[in-house]
Amino acid sequence: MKIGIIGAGMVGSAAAFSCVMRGAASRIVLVDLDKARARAEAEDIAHAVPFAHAVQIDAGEYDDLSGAKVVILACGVSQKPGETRLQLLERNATVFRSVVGDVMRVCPEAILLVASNPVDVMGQITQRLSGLPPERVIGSGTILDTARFRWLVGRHLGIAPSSVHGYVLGEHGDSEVLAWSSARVGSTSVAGFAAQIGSPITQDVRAKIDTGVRRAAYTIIEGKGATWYGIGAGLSRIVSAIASDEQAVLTVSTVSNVLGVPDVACSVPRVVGANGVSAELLPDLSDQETEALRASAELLKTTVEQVSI
Ligand SMILES: NC(=O)C1=CN([C@@H]2O[C@H](COP(=O)(O)OP(=O)(O)OC[C@H]3O[C@@H](n4cnc5c(N)ncnc54)[C@H](O)[C@@H]3O)[C@@H](O)[C@H]2O)C=CC1
Ligand SMILES: CC(=O)C(=O)O
Repeated sequence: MKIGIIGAGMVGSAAAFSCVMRGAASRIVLVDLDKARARAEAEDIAHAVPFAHAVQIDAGEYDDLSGAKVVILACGVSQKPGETRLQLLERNATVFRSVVGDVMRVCPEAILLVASNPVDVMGQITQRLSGLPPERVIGSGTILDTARFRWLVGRHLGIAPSSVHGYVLGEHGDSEVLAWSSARVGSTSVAGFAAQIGSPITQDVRAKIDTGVRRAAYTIIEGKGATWYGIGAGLSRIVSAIASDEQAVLTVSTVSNVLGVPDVACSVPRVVGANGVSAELLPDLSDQETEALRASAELLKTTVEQVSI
């Protein structure tokens, strides 16, 4: 499967590298305003191909995206230390107003996979600009936050993160909701298993994991300027679900009605395959989690309504 990546910065190139290591695509085209950067990233990543999968990766122009089944949008600006994702909105909306039209001109059949922040709002803007049906415009949403949640819970319990089944819902950002009440390890509740092994999820443990998920980006940006490996792996996970028509359940962001908030992009677990998103599976939530998810959806709705497209 051929994919395009617009924005060959840290996130775009990490996504390309992860697609090569996973074998999620057979052909990758990197497009960036900074052509020298795109060429250098493509060549550097190509040198990993002999150790991984037979993927053809090149830098190119928009016309080279022809035939791409997925186009990842990872262009624009990222957060400076202390900046929130929502503060990037105006600058990245300006970038997307020019980029989305160029992508649609060349590959109107593609699924658009949005990574640029604030990713939920950028996904909804992309859906409006492209005119594609909501199921074909996917924001990476809380796929990364869900991974962070599973990693931290798994570490507390001494269990592989892949055996922790729990989701982060709502905004990929400060108002996100950790769905503790439905989190499972194997088929046992996280709280029940934690008590059973003598490592209970106390208020303190819960608060530390919540902060570890919600504040991860701020902490990493403070230390190294940006985050890229986690989201690169998350993007390649979504590409792979599309490539193999997997019908995988992933927390991604598409425009829908969430808990009565109409026409809003935020994350709930969704089924992802060759045609994009085919279904939603809202987990059982406590009253407090339900209210927090509704508030997160309302915040995103209010934010997107302020953007003129
Ligand atoms: N969804 C998520 O979970 C995550 C999202 N991000 C977001 O991803 C975005 C990219 O982050 P980084 O790669 O770290 O930034 P970066 O600054 O390293 O890369 C951005 C690239 O976009 C290019 N670009 C800018 N305008 C363009 C245009 N009009 N056409 C083509 N290319 C253009 C730049 O030349 C640059 O190479 C940011 O908005 C960041 O906040 C970052 C981490 C996680
Ligand atoms: C930067 C960002 O959105 C993240 O690492 O979660």
